[in-house]
Amino acid sequence: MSIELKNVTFTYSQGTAYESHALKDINLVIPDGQFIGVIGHTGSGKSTLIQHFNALIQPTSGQVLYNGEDVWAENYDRRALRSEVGLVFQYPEHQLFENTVLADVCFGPMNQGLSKEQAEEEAKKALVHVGVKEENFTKSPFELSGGQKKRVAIAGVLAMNPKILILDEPTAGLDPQGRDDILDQIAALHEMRGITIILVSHSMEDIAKYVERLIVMNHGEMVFDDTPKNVFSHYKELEEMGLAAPQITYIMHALSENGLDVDPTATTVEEAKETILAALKKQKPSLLKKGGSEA
Ligand SMILES: Nc1ncnc2c1ncn2[C@@H]1O[C@H](COP(=O)(O)OP(=O)(O)OP(=O)(O)O)[C@@H](O)[C@H]1O
Repeated sequence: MSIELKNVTFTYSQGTAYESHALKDINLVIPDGQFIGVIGHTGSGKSTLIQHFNALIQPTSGQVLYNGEDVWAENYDRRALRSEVGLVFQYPEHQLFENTVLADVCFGPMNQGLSKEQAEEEAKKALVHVGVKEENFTKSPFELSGGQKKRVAIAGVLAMNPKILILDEPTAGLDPQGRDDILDQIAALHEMRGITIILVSHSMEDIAKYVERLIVMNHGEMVFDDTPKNVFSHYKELEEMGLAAPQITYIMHALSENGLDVDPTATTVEEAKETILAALKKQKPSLLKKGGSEA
């Protein structure tokens, strides 16, 4: 289930005084099963980009191919595509509308033609996957906390069994615990169902923890498309774009520049701890507690 963008350009309000060049000559291929992050400062083109992935907007020029087929060809079934490429918008909880959680999540699969029983089965599976407790299935979505509402909204897309799940800032407005919970569940989904996940995020820490590939947008251009480690090694360029690498990157570079033999590309707390302890053990063992062997 690959998505390919070839020389994609998108301009809002073309030919008017309000013209805005949101995407400029984007080329990329998204193969099966990757966990991809998309990052960029506000207005850099992230939302416009992801709406091309499920044919919600048509490029001004260039092509969007799904499994090699041009999704904007005259007879292409874009409705079918949209049920394979699920998109969860920012603040998805604003899209909840049914009387009960279960009915809300059933809406998508029933629209796909499933019977009520089949739809309920898919909906329940999806709700369990995102960590909504059964006792909440019959409640009104509006009785739930912000984090629970987001989970219900994500389940609504998941219940349609998408091959590709795109999430635009799914954790915006949540506390750190709620954020970690939802992202852990999304990572587990990626493992269990093997689906492609595309995560738009403002948090470099989240990106470092979860994704294997990172796309960086700046003024409508794709400036990096690489592993997070490789992208973060360009932290000075990221700063020029109004972004920053994870804080750990700065600490590791400072330690390395000051003579500690650490891996400066460590991007998560675990990696950093490991490389710092190993370096201390080698270079300054007297600083470590006797018998301390975590490194
Ligand atoms: N409906 C629209 N009409 C005109 N211009 C738009 C429209 N939507 C977005 N733009 C402009 O297109 C550019 C890219 O916007 P986009 O929403 O894709 O960025 P973004 O990176 O997702 O931003 P954010 O992080 O704030 O969501 C911006 O300059 C924005 O002002």
